[in-house]
Amino acid sequence: MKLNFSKMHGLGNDFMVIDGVRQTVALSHQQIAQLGHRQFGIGFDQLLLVEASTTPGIDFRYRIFNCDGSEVEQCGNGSRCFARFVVEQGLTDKTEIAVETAKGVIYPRLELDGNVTVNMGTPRFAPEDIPFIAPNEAMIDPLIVDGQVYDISVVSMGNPHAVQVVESVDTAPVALHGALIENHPRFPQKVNAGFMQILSRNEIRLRVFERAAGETLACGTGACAAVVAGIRRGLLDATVIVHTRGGDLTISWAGDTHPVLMTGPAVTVFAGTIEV
Ligand SMILES: N[C@@H](CCC[C@H](N)C(=O)O)C(=O)O
Repeated sequence: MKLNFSKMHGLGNDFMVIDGVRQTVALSHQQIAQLGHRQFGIGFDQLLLVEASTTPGIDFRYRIFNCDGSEVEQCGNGSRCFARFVVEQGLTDKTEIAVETAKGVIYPRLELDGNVTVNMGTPRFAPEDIPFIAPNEAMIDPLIVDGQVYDISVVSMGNPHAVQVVESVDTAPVALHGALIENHPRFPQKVNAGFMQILSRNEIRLRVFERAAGETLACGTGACAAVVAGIRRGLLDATVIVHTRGGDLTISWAGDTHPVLMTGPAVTVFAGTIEV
């Protein structure tokens, strides 16, 4: 099977993006993991598969796979690249798009300055929505990791996040504790582990150890989850600049059942064809 694809990134969180509207795409999880390999494949953090939608009022469906081949519910940086891809590929001329994911509909909008703003939907906190094994719905629930007690906030942005405030993201044990949190038995479907340093009420630094992908240069849903967690703890205002290792995102959340808005770039690096 010959597949045309684009290689894209959002702040260095990189993607292989495949048009499944004009091509027939049937990839096993093992094939995706091979394509994702940085030495033996194309190399990416996530693969995005764009498909047609049959739901009235919805423009597309897009599916997200981590580089180990596992399918996931949501991807923030990927949603911006998805929007850039469907316009660049001539699949739509709309600049406001409705796209269904495994966990609900999100709404990307291409801005005149080249950025993309995405309505990422409403965050959820109930343990069963994460999922997280917890005695109650408390926002902050201590987690024992490597003998240390961590005050984490659990947030679902469609996919699961555990966020903790650290003094400095430079010295936080992101690789070691990120992997332990990701695989902690209280997260039955594993989790993305965020380490947030608060600079002011409107500015944070963030590193995320992503489920099944390890630390990435940026994580869009991780940025949404961190800002939501900071707002709920009373530490942040409604609009926050998130500095990741790959660049900056702007995240806004008005609280309660309001959606989280994420603004940032989406870049095409190259296009290619591969025989799978
Ligand atoms: N990089 C993404 C998140 C991708 C999925 C994540 N690794 C998971 O398993 O939930 C983003 O920008 O949100």
